[in-house]
Amino acid sequence: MTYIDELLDYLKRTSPGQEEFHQATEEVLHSLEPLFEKYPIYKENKILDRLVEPERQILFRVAWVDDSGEIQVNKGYRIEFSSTLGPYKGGLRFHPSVNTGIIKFLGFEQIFKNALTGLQIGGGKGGSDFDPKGKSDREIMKFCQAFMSELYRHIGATTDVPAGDIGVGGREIGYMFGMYKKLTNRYDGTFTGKSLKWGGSLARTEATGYGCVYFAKNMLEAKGETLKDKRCVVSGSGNVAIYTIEKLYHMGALPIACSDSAGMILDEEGIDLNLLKDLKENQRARLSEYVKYRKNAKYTPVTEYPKGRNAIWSIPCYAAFPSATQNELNLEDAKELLKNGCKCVSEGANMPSTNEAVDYFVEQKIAYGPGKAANAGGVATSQLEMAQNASMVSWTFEEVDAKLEQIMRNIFESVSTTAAEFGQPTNFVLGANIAGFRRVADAMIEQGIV
Ligand SMILES: NC(=O)C1=CN([C@@H]2O[C@H](COP(=O)(O)OP(=O)(O)OC[C@H]3O[C@@H](n4cnc5c(N)ncnc54)[C@H](OP(=O)(O)O)[C@@H]3O)[C@@H](O)[C@H]2O)C=CC1
Ligand SMILES: O=C(O)CCC(=O)C(=O)O
Repeated sequence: MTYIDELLDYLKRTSPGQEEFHQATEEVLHSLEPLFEKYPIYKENKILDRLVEPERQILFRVAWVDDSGEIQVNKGYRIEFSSTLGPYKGGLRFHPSVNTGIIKFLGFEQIFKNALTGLQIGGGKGGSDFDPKGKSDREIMKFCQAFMSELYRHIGATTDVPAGDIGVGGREIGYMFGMYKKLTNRYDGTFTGKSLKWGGSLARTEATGYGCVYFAKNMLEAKGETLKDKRCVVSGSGNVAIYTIEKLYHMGALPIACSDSAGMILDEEGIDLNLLKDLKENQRARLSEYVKYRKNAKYTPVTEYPKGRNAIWSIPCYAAFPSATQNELNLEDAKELLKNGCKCVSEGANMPSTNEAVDYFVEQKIAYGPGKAANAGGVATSQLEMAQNASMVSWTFEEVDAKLEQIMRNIFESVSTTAAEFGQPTNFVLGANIAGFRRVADAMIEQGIV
């Protein structure tokens, strides 16, 4: 057994039942093998043995009262993985599927993603199994306040800076920040993704989606290709998906499909972005409503998807942007995408492709941008929000967007140069994992055994 296999085996034995965490560690650790062969210093310093153990895991009870007066209890999590490069940084996810394995996979990925941005941010993630769907605004507020009544003591502008993720947007950040401020008597940059009215950064809302398209643009330019006039498919219809679609339009592409957890729409004339924003950002409606306004569009509910498949990946397209959730694209989906002419996959979501699908994309040498590189624009812009808060200035939308575009270009350069250095120039999974790992690992060596 190799050192890497032994470590993975150890993780499976000591953290049982955490499938998503095992999947993420398997992908990262295997692609680090060439680095470990060349530079024994990382094994000697047991960098990986240390990195796979979070520095701190906070699990807590969240008790709150719903509109009918009934007491509800949820689980709360904040997993502080690595502070080597800066304060723990990563979002909070509110979704009924949330468990330790999911928060650990997200926190683990966040270490390398944040390192790739070149900024001073460590890695962490948190959330709750609370389901925001169908809750009143008052219930959302009560839950956020109850969640914060414990979390406030573990976070701070220079220690741990949460943000949004699935189920957590501007509204939830507002309620959590309000409670944080009341409990701590501090007004600081402890959260990012704040409202523009009280400390948020322009372009943070757009950043993950925009960044993901910038990453695709960089990958395609390196092959002499562009997104102009190309059919694109985007899964999800939340924050990341909406602003991916917006940037695709800016680039002259044609986004024709998107989805939510209940189904997908196909609009051959191009998604009506204003309608989508109104449905999802204002009305908080289901995507099925879309076809009431766009008669030529087609809605397919998940109940009609072929078993074990995500039907959105069977739509012929040039580029695909998985932007909903983990493991939403499997090997069969990957094969069908490529069979239908897809040349580019840029991941807005975290770990949306199964490891088998990832291996297939890499083998086929398409322009494949793994989430930790392609969706790093969100967290990078969060750091820009922290920088503005700390220096009490506000940059214009154009300034932040220009910085974001430059950061995405730098990430692409670093990922592709590293992939070439290890003799696999089209393997951006290897490039992203090695480039991200090396930055954290070198800093860990300099900071000693802590
Ligand atoms: N927000 C950010 O800045 C960043 C987000 N990400 C990642 O991007 C992805 C999307 O996040 P974001 O857009 O912020 O979240 P949102 O909550 O805004 O939107 C999530 C979207 O994905 C769909 N979805 C969620 N869970 C599932 C599921 N189990 N099956 C099918 N569809 C699902 C939702 O549908 P429904 O409403 O029906 O549940 C919704 O359309 C996540 O993987 C997140 O970790 C990565 C980097 C930064
Ligand atoms: O903006 C942030 O701090 C975190 C974004 C996030 O959760 C992610 O990159 O997955």
